[in-house]
Amino acid sequence: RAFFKPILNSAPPSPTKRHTKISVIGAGNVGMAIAQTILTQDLVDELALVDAKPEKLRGEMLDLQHAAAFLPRTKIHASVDYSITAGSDLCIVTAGARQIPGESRLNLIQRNLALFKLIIPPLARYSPDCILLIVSNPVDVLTYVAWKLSGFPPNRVIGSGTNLDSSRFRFLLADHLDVNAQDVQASLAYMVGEHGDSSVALWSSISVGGVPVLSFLERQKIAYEKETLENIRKEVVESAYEVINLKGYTSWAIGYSAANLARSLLRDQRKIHPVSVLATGLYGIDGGDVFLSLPAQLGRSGVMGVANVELTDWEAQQLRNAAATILEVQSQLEI
Ligand SMILES: NC(=O)c1ccc[n+]([C@@H]2O[C@H](COP(=O)([O-])OP(=O)(O)OC[C@H]3O[C@@H](n4cnc5c(N)ncnc54)[C@H](O)[C@@H]3O)[C@@H](O)[C@H]2O)c1
Ligand SMILES: O=C1N[C@](c2ccsc2)(c2cccc(Nc3ccc(F)cc3)n2)CC(O)=C1Sc1ccccc1Cl
Repeated sequence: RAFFKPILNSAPPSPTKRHTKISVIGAGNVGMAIAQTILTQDLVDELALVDAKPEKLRGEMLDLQHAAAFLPRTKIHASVDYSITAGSDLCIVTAGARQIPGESRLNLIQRNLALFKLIIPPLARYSPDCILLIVSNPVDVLTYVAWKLSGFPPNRVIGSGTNLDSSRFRFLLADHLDVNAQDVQASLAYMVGEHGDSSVALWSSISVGGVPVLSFLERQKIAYEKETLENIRKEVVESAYEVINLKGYTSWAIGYSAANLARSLLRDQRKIHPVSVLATGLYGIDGGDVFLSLPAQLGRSGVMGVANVELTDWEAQQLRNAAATILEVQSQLEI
């Protein structure tokens, strides 16, 4: 207070708005892209970074702190000690082992399960009321693992799921239909199911400017066949591999998509996002606890509910097939 003098008869400060805190676990390509986007969008009062590599972690923290003059005021700190995450409203987990070329999916999951056994329990202990947002891959299985290890209710354990798939899908669809992605964005262009190679495009739910996409294509005399729509879906997968082949990792799109989820959660936006949620009991998915992406309403309490979208029989069957595949993998895990 040495630098400021109170004005005459000034009233005591009113109670400030609730302090919000996000912790990002994993200060790699994805974690730092998410951190940077959260800072530029002024989403929180405090940002904590955790990683297993202390020097890399300190370097990333200092580099972000040095941008303070250009950013909204946010407390940025970092540690290898999970106590730094205490009192978080949201913990975003991007830590994970990278898939070794040729490595089996199950082996990668086993390695990431071992990491999650070190990461999730301290997060839950230091922030027992937080929301967990899992980004690490394979995200659907690791979201289930985080749910089991944390002991949290399922509405507070969310996977980024097909949120990134859907944003790529909307970009490609807008490009193909020669419309602005925001128009497609405003409509319900979702991909659902298992994140990655086998996500399902909900064509029946897509409209552009309020017009169902299938009749939009007919009106625009854009010749389309089933395979044209499937080709756009395949482009979502191919674009992920193209980015990896060109730059070796992906960061900006997942950074913006995860920060967009953080905004909906912490600002209680009650917006609908395709994210990985406990899907058991929906669309005939049974046989065990499984997380899959569905259009879910997100607010301050986490998942508020799943949108009751009409699925074609084929779409619902794809979801059940994905659930069966994931349950088979989960049956081999010792959590
Ligand atoms: N869900 C999606 O749409 C999506 C998109 C892109 C990437 N990803 C996934 O995000 C994950 C991270 O990708 P990346 O490119 O940032 O990888 P990266 O290797 O750059 O970063 C991972 C970080 O995790 C850290 N780490 C490892 N073990 C840790 C532990 N026990 N505690 C704390 N930190 C630990 C590493 O030190 C590293 O800095 C990968 O699993 C990737 O597949 C998911
Ligand atoms: O944009 C990405 N990049 C990754 C990536 C980032 C750093 S190294 C690999 C990617 C890119 C391409 C393939 C792929 N496959 C994969 C599958 C299961 C895993 F456990 C890990 C990776 N992963 C991780 C990932 O999930 C994505 S989104 C993505 C991936 C495949 C198909 C469609 C989409 Cl929308």
